[in-house]
Amino acid sequence: MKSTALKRRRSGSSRKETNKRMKGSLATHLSVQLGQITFKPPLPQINTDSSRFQTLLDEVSNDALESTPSTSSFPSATVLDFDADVNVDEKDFILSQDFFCTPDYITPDVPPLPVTVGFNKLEELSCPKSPEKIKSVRSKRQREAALLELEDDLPVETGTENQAATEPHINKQGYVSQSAVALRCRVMPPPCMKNPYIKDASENDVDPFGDRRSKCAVFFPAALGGDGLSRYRTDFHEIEQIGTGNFSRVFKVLKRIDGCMYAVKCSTRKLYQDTERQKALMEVQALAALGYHVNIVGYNTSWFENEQLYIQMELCDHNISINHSSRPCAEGEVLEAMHQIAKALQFIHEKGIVHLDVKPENIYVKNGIYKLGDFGCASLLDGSLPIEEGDARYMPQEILNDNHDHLDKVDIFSLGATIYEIIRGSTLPDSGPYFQNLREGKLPLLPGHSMQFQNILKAMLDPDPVRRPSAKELAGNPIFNRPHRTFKTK
Ligand SMILES: Nc1ncnc2c1ncn2[C@@H]1O[C@H](COP(=O)(O)OP(=O)(O)OP(=O)(O)O)[C@@H](O)[C@H]1O
Ligand SMILES: [Mg+2]
Repeated sequence: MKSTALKRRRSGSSRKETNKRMKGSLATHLSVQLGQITFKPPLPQINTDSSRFQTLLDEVSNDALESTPSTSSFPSATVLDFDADVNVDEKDFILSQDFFCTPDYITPDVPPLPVTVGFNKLEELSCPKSPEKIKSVRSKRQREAALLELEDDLPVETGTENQAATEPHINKQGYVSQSAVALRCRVMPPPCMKNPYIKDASENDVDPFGDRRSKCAVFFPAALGGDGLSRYRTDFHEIEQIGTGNFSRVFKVLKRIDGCMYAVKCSTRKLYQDTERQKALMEVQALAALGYHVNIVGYNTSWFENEQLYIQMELCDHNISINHSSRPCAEGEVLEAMHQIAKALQFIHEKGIVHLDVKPENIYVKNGIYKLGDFGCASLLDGSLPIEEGDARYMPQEILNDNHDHLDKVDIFSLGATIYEIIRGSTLPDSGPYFQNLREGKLPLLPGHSMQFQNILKAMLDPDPVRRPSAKELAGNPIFNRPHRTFKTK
């Protein structure tokens, strides 16, 4: 553990040597004596490449120097010495807070308590008295020494050493300051675990620490939640962005604790108002209320962070918009998609919920299974919730006229329009004569396709919602007994 820690510190020397140097330094270097406090003298200059982490900490320290009056009324944090090997004199304190952050940034209002979670040994121990804070002299070198000590304490990249991320060592006085714990959590997210139950682990074979920038990603205050920690950064390792909608971005992520891949959808706009938040929440409330169905994207959890809504869900391969299809789809393929989404609609309509935004971008495919996603417009069939229709290209005339009598049939029309678009291989317009013709039931013939299939489409796109089949009727249509194939990707 220690050797790896030193490797990370990029110094060629061993820890013992460093300790020796430190002890030697204690004797030879200038100790800044201020009243009863002796600052640990700076370590000899170690040739380090500058990291963003260090730059950030420097900036924070500089801010602290500028903004904190020298006779601060804040209680001084006592030393946190994670390095049990270093024999530091009892009087050798580093006011870690002074070095790393402004006092009100992470200093608890109350005197620091012994850390209880995960540190049972500490429960009984009382806090030592903080030293009187005296006007302090701080230099860049002192900050550098402090940073080196912090680097020692950072969790390292191999299995057992990752324990360091959650178990700071106890200093001689048996006390771990909360600010140090908070700082540690903030600097390093927990490691990613491998999931042994996943057979094809190649997909998960990413090294989240390969890129040094990722180590510091959580330090950006803009990414933090109200408690100063980013749940997204702490719980997930972001792999890549996989989708963009009008209101959100969707990322493929690795969940650190279970080693599985998920999709996390994050709202792009900040939701400051309660009303905005409540509206955004309707999507997750609908998903949660629905529960599991194989043809509905699986919902895991959601949370607010940094005024944005995050939704963790099942990861799918891609949506079925024509951009994802290598060629015009065969009838059998679209029938398979239609059948599966009809079953999803039957499921949600039976629960009294309507989707109201069925379209190719909101139907995903995963291992040949089609899944209805994006419940951002979901509402109740009985009209007791506000109605916000989805993409106009797939909306029937009645909802555009604010007639909400047959909301379930809105979804049927949208599914018909979706299938029609996919089979033709070109996007539907959102206005104009072609748009209008479609809403009047004037459907051009689809050459090369069976009349049975075209009749079903015509019925789904009927201008009269009552004449459209229900989701149950659609799902039970004998046409789906034919063998189908699934979409091919590029
Ligand atoms: N669970 C998922 N797995 C894989 N890709 C997904 C997932 N969820 C969303 N995506 C991708 O992200 C895109 C945008 O997601 P989504 O439609 O939920 O966002 P939105 O902002 O609500 O969109 P809209 O503009 O339709 O309102 C989808 O079209 C899809 O390609
Ligand atoms: Mg969408």
